[in-house]
Amino acid sequence: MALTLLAKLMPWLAAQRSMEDILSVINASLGAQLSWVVIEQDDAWQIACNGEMECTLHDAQTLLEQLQLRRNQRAWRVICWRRNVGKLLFPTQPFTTNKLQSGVLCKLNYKDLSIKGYFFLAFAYPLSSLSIIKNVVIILVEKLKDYMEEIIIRERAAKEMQRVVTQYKALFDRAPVLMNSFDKTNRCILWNGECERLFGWSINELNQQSDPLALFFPDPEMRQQIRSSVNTSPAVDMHEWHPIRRDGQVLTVLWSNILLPDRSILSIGLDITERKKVEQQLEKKATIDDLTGCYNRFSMLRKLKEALVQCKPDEPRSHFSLLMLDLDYFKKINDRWGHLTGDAALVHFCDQIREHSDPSYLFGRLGGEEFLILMPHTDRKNALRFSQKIRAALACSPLLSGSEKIPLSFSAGLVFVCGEQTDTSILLTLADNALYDAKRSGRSKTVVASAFYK
Ligand SMILES: Nc1nc2c(ncn2[C@@H]2O[C@H](COP(=O)(O)OP(=O)(O)OP(=O)(O)O)[C@@H](O)[C@H]2O)c(=O)[nH]1
Repeated sequence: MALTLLAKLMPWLAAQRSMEDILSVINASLGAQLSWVVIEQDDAWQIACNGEMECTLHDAQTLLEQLQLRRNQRAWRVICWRRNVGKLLFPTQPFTTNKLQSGVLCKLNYKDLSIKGYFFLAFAYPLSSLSIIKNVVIILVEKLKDYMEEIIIRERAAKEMQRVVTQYKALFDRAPVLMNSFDKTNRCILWNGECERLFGWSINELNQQSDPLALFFPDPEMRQQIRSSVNTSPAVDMHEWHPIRRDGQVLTVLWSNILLPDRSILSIGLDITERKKVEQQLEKKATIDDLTGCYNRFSMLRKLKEALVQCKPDEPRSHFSLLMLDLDYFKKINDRWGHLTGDAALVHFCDQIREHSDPSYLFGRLGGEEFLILMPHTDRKNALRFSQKIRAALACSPLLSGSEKIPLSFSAGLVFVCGEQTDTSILLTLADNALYDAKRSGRSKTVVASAFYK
C-alpha cells in the first residue's frame, strides 16, 4: 500500500507541485478526510491544508500545544489515535468532530535549518490496524521532509534575494547621488529619487517626450556629446556637464558611467552647483578688485609675467605695451567731496577705460589710484593713441556729484615690450619712472619710458 502510494506521489513531488496538491493526492490515495502540514520557523507559522474539512492554523496550533508535541525534543514522534481524533482537533465543534474518527500526527525536525514540521492525517472511520498506517506515514513523511526541505531552502534564497533587492532599491532611491540609465531607444529605464528631486521631472514625464535628454540639454550638439560619452565610449572619470532643470536653472553636475554586467550603462552624478558657485565667488574674490571690478594687483602681475614668458624678440605678435596710470590730485577729490565720491571717481575712471579698451587688453588695479593696462600686440604709437583716447573720454564725461562736474585726469608711463626684457619688476620700475616723469612735468600726460624705446 505504501509503495503504491509513493509511486503515485513521486511524480507530484518531482514536478514541484504545491503542498496542497500533494496533500490532496495523499488524501485521495489513503481515503483520508483531512491532512495538513505545519511549518514553524523563526516564530513564524505556516499551514498547508487539504481535505473535505477546514482546519485553521489556530486549530492545528491548539492541537500541538495540547499534546505537548512542540516541547518534545525528539526529532521523530508519531502519535496515532484509533478513535475520536475530531474531538481533539475541534473541541468546540461537536458536529465536525463526529466526522473524524482516527488519525496520525507526526513531528519532524530539520536540525540544520532550525525548523520544526508537523504532518497530520485524519480519517472518517476508526482504523483497524494502526501500525500499518503508522508505517505508511513514516515513509511518507520521510519523502515529504526532503521535498519540504527543498522548498524551504528555495524560499529562503528567494527571501534573501528579496532582502538584497529591497536594500539596493532603498540605496538607489535614497542615496544622495544621481543615478539613471537610458536604453538604446533613448527611453529612461532608471531614474532615482535624487534625480527626480534635483531635476524636477518624474520618469513617466521623461518618457512622454520623444527625446527626454532634450529637456536637460536643448542644444542637439551637446546631446550628441552626452550620448557619445555614455554609449559610444563610456566616460568612467567624472566629467562636468551643465544640464537645465525643470525651473530653468542651469546646474553643474559631475557624471561618471558604469558598465553593468548586462552591458547596460548606469550613469552616476553629483550635483556640485552650489560648490561651483562658491568656488567661482572665491576665485573672483582672489582675482578681481572689489571696488572697480577690474583685476587686482596679484592677478595683474601674474598676467604680466605670463605675457613676458610668451614675448620673443623675433615674434612681433608677442610684443605688447604696458601702461601704468595714476589719477592726478586724487587726494583733493577725497578731501573736497569725501571718500565715497573718491570711490565713485575710481569706478568712473575704470568704466571709461573699459568702454574704450580693445577686448584683448588686460586691465588691473595695482593699489590706491594706480592702474596697469597690458595691451597685447600693440606698439608704442597705438598705445599712446589709446591713452589719449582715455584722456579725451574723461574730459568729455567728467564724474558727476549731483549737478557738479568733477574733472578727472591721469598721468601715465608707457613701456613697449619686445622680448628683450624678462624681469617684471624692472619693467614695472621703468613704467613707474616714466609715470613719475609725467607727474613731475605737469601731470595729465603720458611719458614713454626711455629704455626699450623703439
Ligand atoms: N576714496 C578712496 N581713496 C583712496 C583709495 N585708495 C587710496 N586712496 C586715496 O588716494 C589718495 C592718493 O593721494 P596721493 O598719493 O597724494 O596722490 P594724489 O593726490 O593723486 O596726487 P598725485 O598722484 O601726485 O597727483 C590718498 O588720499 C589715499 O587715501 C580708495 O580706495 N578710495
